[in-house]
Order: sequence, then structure tokens, then C-alpha cells
Amino acid sequence: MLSGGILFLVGAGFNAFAQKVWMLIVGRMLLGFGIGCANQSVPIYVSEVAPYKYRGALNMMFQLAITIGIFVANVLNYFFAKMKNGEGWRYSLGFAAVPAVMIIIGAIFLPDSPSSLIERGKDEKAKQELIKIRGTSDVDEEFKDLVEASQSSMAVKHPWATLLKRHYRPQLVMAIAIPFFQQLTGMNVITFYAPVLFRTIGFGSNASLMSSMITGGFNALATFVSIFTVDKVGRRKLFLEGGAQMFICQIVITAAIASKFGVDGNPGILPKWYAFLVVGFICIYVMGFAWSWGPLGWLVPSEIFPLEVRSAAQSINVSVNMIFTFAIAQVFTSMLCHMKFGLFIFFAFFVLVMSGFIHKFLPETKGVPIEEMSVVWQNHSFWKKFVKSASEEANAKVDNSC
Ligand SMILES: OC[C@H]1O[C@](O)(CO)[C@@H](O)[C@@H]1O
Repeated sequence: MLSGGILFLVGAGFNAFAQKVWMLIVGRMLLGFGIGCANQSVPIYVSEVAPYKYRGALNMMFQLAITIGIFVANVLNYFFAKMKNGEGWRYSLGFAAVPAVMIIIGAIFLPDSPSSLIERGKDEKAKQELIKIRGTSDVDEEFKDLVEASQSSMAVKHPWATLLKRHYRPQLVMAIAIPFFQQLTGMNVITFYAPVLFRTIGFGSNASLMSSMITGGFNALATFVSIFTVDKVGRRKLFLEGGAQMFICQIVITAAIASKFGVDGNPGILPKWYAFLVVGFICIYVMGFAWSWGPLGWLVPSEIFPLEVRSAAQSINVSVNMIFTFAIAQVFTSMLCHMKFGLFIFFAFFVLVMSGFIHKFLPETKGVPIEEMSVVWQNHSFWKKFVKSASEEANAKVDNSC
């Protein structure tokens, strides 16, 4: 976390004071490395230290911070874009230093997680830490689970190779599929390009930035819904409800754009109600994402990886997420030119596929202590054939040693 914050701060500095294009490129690269470090460490840290009953809500604060960040950035951009001296971009980029400093201060003051202390042989300190964060000295059972998890983790010398073993297939599949699908919802097409989309449907250039502030606001507010419900209704229900909501909105938006723009992209004069309809359904779509795939895309991977492969699996999760964020941003404009309104059908198709995937393959993880998560795979109709139960494993070890 500390490295992420520092990289981010230096990157913001390069960008704000850039005199040459290479400085902007280096600045952006440093921001990218910083984001990578933070995305790798923060969700896992939160899931490790949170009491399991509130793990969902607390982990989702990470996505809440992202959405608030996007919203604040949209608001600031709106004002900086009005600066007469043409230097507004320096402020837009330089203000990234604020969250960077917040991360640095947080990382300096936050204690290490008990899991990571045990892994480094500091058992006594880990126990004290656990007592402190749980607010009770009745932590023996949890501490025992953590020590056991750490022992099996230490037995694993090559986490990357281990992750490829059949036994870890559910975690590997989730580490790839969840971030892939999260980006294939098309959410970033909305957040990156809302200004372009809104201008195209007739908003002026100021109004288009306004509109992206509106979607940013809905994104942040709707994340609270998942924070308050995820530990009650569970992960699967949110995933499936959010998927259905996004799908319906994508179909309505496609129909609205197809009916006015057709394939020649020439809508003539658009009535006000039309713009309200499109913006309205985009907001409902954004809310659907914000209380499902947005936060769950970080929560679920961070709670299903056992300690021995946690870091490796989270690296895959973050990389797949970032690669597809990048890829979609790159190809979006040419896809829009070629597919026109069909672009939304493309994403709607994936929303359908990903909802089917969750329905069939993701077990409910609500209320399951993180160190006991293997049970959910052992009880799952599809994954149980991949995952051995603890007693089968012990027998296998005895067989091997004979
Ligand atoms: O809320 C939207 C944001 O959420 C993410 O999907 C995951 O954190 C980002 O890729 C996106 O910009």
C-alpha cells in the first residue's frame, strides 16, 4: 500500500509539472504501477482484517472509494476545464496527489494484518493485533485457524505453480472470470465516454460534463446500497439482480439509440424527453453495476483465495481487470463506429453470459470465515469434484508418504 501511494504521488507530480510529453508518459506509467499495487493489497488487507460477518460491507468500501474518486475527479474536471489560461489539465492531473497522500498516511498508520504477521513468524504480535482489531480477547479459535492456514501456506513453495493445480481450479477460474466479466459489463465505456455519449445525443459540451457528474454521483451513491445489503442478502443475489438490471437497461438504451440514430448516426433534432430517457436508463444501468459487479468484483476474489495462493491469485485478478480496462478503452471508439448501437447489444450479451456463469458456478460466500472458505467449494455441485475435503487430503498425504 505504501509503495502504491508513493508511486501514485510521484506520478501525480510528474503529470502536474510536465514540460515535455515524456513526463506525462512517465507520470501515467507511475500512476498505473501505483494503482496496481493498491488494487493488489487493499481488498485483500480489508478481507483479512474484517470480522467475517461484516467482511462484505467493509471490503466494499474499496469500491466506494473508487467511485467517490471518479465522482470528485469529474466535478473537478468540470471546473478546471473552464480555466482560461489553458493550464486546467495540470490541476486535473495534479489533484491525484490528494488520494496518494491519503494512501501513504493510511499505510503508515495501519497495522499489519494478523495473517501476514503469522506468515512472518510474529505469532505473539499477531495475536495481540487480532485481540485489538476484534475488541475482545476471545480470539483463540480464529487465531488457531489463522495459524493453520499459515502452516499450509508455508508448505507451499511455489504459489504460482500451485495455483495451476486441479485443487485450486475454482479459485483460478474466478480470478480470471470475475475481473474479465466485470469489465465486459461495459461500465467503463460509460464512465470514460459519458461526455462523448451525452454530447452526441444533444447535450452541449458543458452539459455533457454535467451529465457525467450525474452518472458519477449515482455510481457512488448506489455503492452504499451494496454496502448495506451484501452481508444480509449475500453475493449471489446482488450479482444476479445487478445483471438483470444492467441487461434490461442495455436493451432499452439500444432501442432508444437505434430508433433515433439508425445506422447513419443522423438523429435530426432530438426531443428533450429523449435525452432524459437515455440519461435516465444510463443512470439505472450505472446503479445496477454499482451495487453488484463493481464492488463484488473486488470482494469475491479477495475472500475466496486461501492464504497459500492469495497473493498470486490476486495478482491475476488485478492484471486481468487492468488488461481488459485498457483493451476496452482502446477499442471502444472503433467498435462504436462499426457496431453503432449494436455495441450495447455486445455488452448486454456478456451480461447475460456472466449472470449465467454466476448462477451456475459461484457458491455463496456470505458469513463464511475466510480461513474456512474451502468448505463452500467442497459442497458445490460442480466444483466438489475438483476440491478434495480435508480428510481426503490427509489420506492422500498418508498414501504418498508410504
Ligand atoms: O465504478 C466504475 C469503476 O469500477 C471498476 O469497474 C472497478 O473498480 C473500474 O474499472 C471502473 O472505472
